Amino acid sequence: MADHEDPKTGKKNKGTSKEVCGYPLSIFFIVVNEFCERFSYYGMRAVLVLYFKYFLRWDDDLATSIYHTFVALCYLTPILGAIVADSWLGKFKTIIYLSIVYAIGQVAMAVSAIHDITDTDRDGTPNNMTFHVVLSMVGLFLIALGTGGIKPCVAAFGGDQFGDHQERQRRTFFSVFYLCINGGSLLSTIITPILRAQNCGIYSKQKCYSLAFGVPAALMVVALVVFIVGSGMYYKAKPEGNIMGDVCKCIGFAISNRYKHRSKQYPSREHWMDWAEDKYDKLLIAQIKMVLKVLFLYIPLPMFWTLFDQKGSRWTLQATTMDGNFGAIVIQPDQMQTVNPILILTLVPIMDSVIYPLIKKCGLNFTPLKRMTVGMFLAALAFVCAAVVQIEIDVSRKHLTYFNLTQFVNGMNKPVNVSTSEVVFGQIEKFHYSNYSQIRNGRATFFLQSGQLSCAFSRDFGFGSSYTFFIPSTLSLGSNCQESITGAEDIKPNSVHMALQVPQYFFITAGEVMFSVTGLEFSYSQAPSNMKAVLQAGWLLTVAIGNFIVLIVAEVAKLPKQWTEYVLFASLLLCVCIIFSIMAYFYTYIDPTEIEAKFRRNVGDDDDDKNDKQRKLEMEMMKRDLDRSDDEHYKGKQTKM
Ligand SMILES: CC(C)C[C@H](N)C(=O)N1CCC[C@H]1C(=O)O
Repeated sequence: MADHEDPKTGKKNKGTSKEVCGYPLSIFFIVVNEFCERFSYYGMRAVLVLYFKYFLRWDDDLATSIYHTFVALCYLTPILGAIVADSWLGKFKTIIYLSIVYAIGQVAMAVSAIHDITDTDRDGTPNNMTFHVVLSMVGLFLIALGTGGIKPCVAAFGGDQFGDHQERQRRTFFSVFYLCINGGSLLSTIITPILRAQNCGIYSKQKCYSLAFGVPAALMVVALVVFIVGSGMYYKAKPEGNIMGDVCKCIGFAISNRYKHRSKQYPSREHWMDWAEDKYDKLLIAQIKMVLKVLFLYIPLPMFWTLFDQKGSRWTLQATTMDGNFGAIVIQPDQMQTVNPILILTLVPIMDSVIYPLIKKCGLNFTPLKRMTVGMFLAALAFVCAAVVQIEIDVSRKHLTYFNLTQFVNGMNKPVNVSTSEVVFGQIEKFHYSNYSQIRNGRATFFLQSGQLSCAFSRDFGFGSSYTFFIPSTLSLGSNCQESITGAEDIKPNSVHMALQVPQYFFITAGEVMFSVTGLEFSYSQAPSNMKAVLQAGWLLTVAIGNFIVLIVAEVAKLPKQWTEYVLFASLLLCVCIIFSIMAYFYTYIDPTEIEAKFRRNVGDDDDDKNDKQRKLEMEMMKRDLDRSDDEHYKGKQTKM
């Protein structure tokens, strides 16, 4: 689709011919692609640790380390995808090629989980585990390359579809984009565990990991097909050569030139990058300045993700010491995490259509960097809530367990076998007791069998409780076990309800909406045209670094009480939030298109034989435009925080 360029400003009005309600039609294919891709990614991730543990038979430590390494890799590879897209293939082709790599990876995972392939003795377990391990590792590597590689490109490619007259629509696009991420992830984290729980196989039936990986693989193929279908409608910005190579060389030259001219006899320059002017194009220098300014601002941001990522670890562990009985349904600790995408789906529209307009009506200029600061503050508040809940848990009980432990004492003069549908207590000799075994939360039915005697009884188990059941000596054929068997409560069930975690989930998600959705759009709007994907990758890098910080802090800061760790994290983020607000105060918003257009026009004027003095004057003005700006943000001009 042709884009129309304003000859005066150089601004592009892309895709103006096919619009629906002011939005380019191509956007539809991009958001559907994102929905399917996130379904694929989060669905596969939801069952990955269980696959390692129960299929590949790895221990907990190995399973956890490989899982986290994989997640970190998924947020490190965006930089590769972005470089390929911005410098070489362009975003469209990069998305296509890497999506194919991604889909192959997902298929490899699905195949690696078919136990029948190597189950030569047909006993239900694979006989050549090396085959399954190697194939799944290759699969995970391809997935990390694919998902990470396309992520910055899809977001930036979506942003590219809007003309400069569609800034409001572009902001809405980033919100819808985020909704799709969370809609896809929510659906898949509900569906794939159900698929995994099915039994499947050719020779013997096993838990169906191949189906749990196969459906995400199919969704990735759908994502690719949808993206290709939209092909004719996209605006495809052309890559401008090895831009990252040029950027590195230009920065290197600026540093070495500055060093060579360190003596006082040389007049200083306004910005250290200006030392590259002796050799490099002024437009490139201006673009590098834009990128560096934003990247500098990103330095404190990983701390937000450090707190955010603890939903899956610390907060889930906290939930294991709580009562998940919600009456009609019993929530498992790890299911509490789905509260995050559910809240995203409700909060994003509320923020966009109610809160932000209301703030604007009150005359407040709630700029992107202010939103991100408030988002960080809310995340810190979420951890204060987590600390309060933890204190409540600590005072309510001395023993903190997720599992219910149960033991039997056999008072009969003969051995008895006890089991549930999931746990076998085994044979308990006369006047002996069994070991404690773990029983699921909720209602459990026990089957007793001793010679001719066979009966069953059921009991409800609260989260974290422990019981000893007495089998009376009088138990005989025809006895009613439900009435005859008595139980003593060794440990009371968890009394602090999981619903108390909702406030902390609410604050972290409200923080995420303000921080992450805004950050995504900010990274796009402040990036020079030829480095949009690179800045998206820079943004995603903050997520990866945040993940690493969790691992480091958890190892280093071994605090005796969990609530003190929550307070420590809240305080750290609060400090970072203050630092960020100061940095943001000094940040001046720019309109990259306008700045680039000025430099480009200047090159054109060169050809018209403009006199040197006049040109120098204009260049000075442009340089000042970059470094000091005063107009309003989002009106194509520049503003402070
Ligand atoms: C953890 C949730 C399922 C997803 C989360 N709310 C989210 O949207 N993201 C977490 C990291 C960035 C972003 C994503 O792109 O997945």
